[in-house]
Amino acid sequence: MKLGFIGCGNMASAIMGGVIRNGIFRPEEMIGADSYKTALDKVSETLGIQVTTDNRRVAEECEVLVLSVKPQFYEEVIAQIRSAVDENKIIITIAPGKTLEWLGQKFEKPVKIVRTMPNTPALVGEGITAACANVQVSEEELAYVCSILRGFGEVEVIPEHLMDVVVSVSGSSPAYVFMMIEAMADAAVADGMARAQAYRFASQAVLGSAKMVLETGKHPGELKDMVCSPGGTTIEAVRVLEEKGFRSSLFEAMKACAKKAREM
Ligand SMILES: NC(=O)C1=CN([C@@H]2O[C@H](COP(=O)(O)OP(=O)(O)OC[C@H]3O[C@@H](n4cnc5c(N)ncnc54)[C@H](OP(=O)(O)O)[C@@H]3O)[C@@H](O)[C@H]2O)C=CC1
Ligand SMILES: O=C(O)[C@@H]1CCC=N1
Repeated sequence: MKLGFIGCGNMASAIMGGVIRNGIFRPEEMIGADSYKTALDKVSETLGIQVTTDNRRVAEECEVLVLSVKPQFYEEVIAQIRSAVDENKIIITIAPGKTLEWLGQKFEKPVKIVRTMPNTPALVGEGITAACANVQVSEEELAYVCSILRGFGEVEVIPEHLMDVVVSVSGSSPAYVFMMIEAMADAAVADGMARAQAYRFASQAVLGSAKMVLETGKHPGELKDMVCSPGGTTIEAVRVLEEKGFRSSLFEAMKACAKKAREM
């Protein structure tokens, strides 16, 4: 077994889907454990990977192990698998707040750990993942892990102190974007458009706008100004967004998000 997951919920299945779709690993090279049978049935049926309820089995059999349970279960899971993890295995973590130092203490011995923060767009190969590693991980090993992570989107190696910022700017931010798309579609429905069509228009506008930022290299403010015809419709929308605190809402939401990550 090459790649194992302990926890087969939303984020793990997004990663599994991306890794398989991009041919990084075959389903038969992957195994997932979960305490929730429905989650196991879902990944087994939809992705064809092996599944088990035995966390230790995954730790024993896999070269690379993703800890994909909620942060509050990390301590319990590490205690279960600790003796099955030797100096040759690589642990990938995806939980906010769980520092390399904390993780190293919980394993109670030197273990190779790569701390990451992915996001659910991994499912469609458009994720972005930040990664940092402890001293036990060599440059080659970090490059190998990054090649796995690159299977479901972009990857950047960053200093660990930025990891809480990454939670708010990319780990959690798909939720804010989905809320925006939902609200935009609601407004379009209120103005008479069919809901399915409204989701298509709103989503494509968001996708195209993100692509413009990435591909033109222009400042987002300049791109916004290009949409605002003098005396036109967009500047009216911008005026109301400013009045209702659109930017400030995002600013405060992301500060709260990063603060929560720091406290975990
Ligand atoms: N969702 C996201 O967008 C992102 C999530 N993450 C991180 O990914 C991790 C998983 O999050 P997410 O996928 O959303 O959570 P989910 O609840 O969807 O998945 C976690 C799964 O782990 C199971 N589980 C709980 N305890 C154990 C255990 N002791 N042994 C084995 N399995 C267990 C859960 O079962 P049960 O439901 O019964 O508890 C659940 O099926 C978290 O650390 C989260 O912070 C990181 C980036 C983005
Ligand atoms: O909500 C959470 O805690 C996780 C971390 C980033 C996205 N989801």
